[in-house]
Amino acid sequence: MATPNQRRTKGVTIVRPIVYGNIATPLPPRKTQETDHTHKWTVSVRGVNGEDISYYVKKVVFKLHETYQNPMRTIEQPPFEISETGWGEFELAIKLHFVPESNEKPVPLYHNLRLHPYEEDGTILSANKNKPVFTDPT
Ligand SMILES: O=C(Nc1ccc(C(=O)N2CC(c3nccs3)C2)s1)[C@@H]1CCCN1
Repeated sequence: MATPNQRRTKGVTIVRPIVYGNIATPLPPRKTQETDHTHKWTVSVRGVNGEDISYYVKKVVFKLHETYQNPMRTIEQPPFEISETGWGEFELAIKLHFVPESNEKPVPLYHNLRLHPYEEDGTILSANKNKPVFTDPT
C-alpha cells in the first residue's frame, strides 16, 4: 500500500498565488481616550481577485503581539481575517494550514502591520503577495 508521500506526482509544480496584508482606519478621537488605541485594523489572507482558497486552505493561524488577549487566533473558514484595534505597528506571524488530502506542511508567512500612511479616504492597505508552491503534489 503506497503511503501518501509515495503517491506524489513527480515533476509537477502547483502554484497558488495568495494576497495577505492589512487595512487600517483611524478611530474617532473619543474612542482613543478610552483605550489609547488609535486605529482599527484587519489583517487577512485571500486568494488573488477574491478567489476562494478554502478548497486547499483548511485554516489560518494569526499570531498577534503577545500584549493582545489570546494572541493566537485560528480562523477555520473564509474570510481568513482578524480585526482588532491598537496603537502601533508590529510583525504578525501567519501560518497557512492545508487540507489533509494535500499532505502539505503548513506554510509560515510574516506581515508587518502598517497603520500609516493613510490613503485619501483614511484607510491604508499594506499588502504582500506570496505564491505557496507545491512540488510533486499528491
Ligand atoms: O507598536 C508596537 N508594538 C505594539 C505592540 C502591540 C500594540 C498594540 O497596538 N496593542 C497591544 C494592544 C493592547 N493594548 C492594551 C491591551 S492589549 C493594542 S503596538 C511597536 C513598538 C513601537 C513601534 N512598533
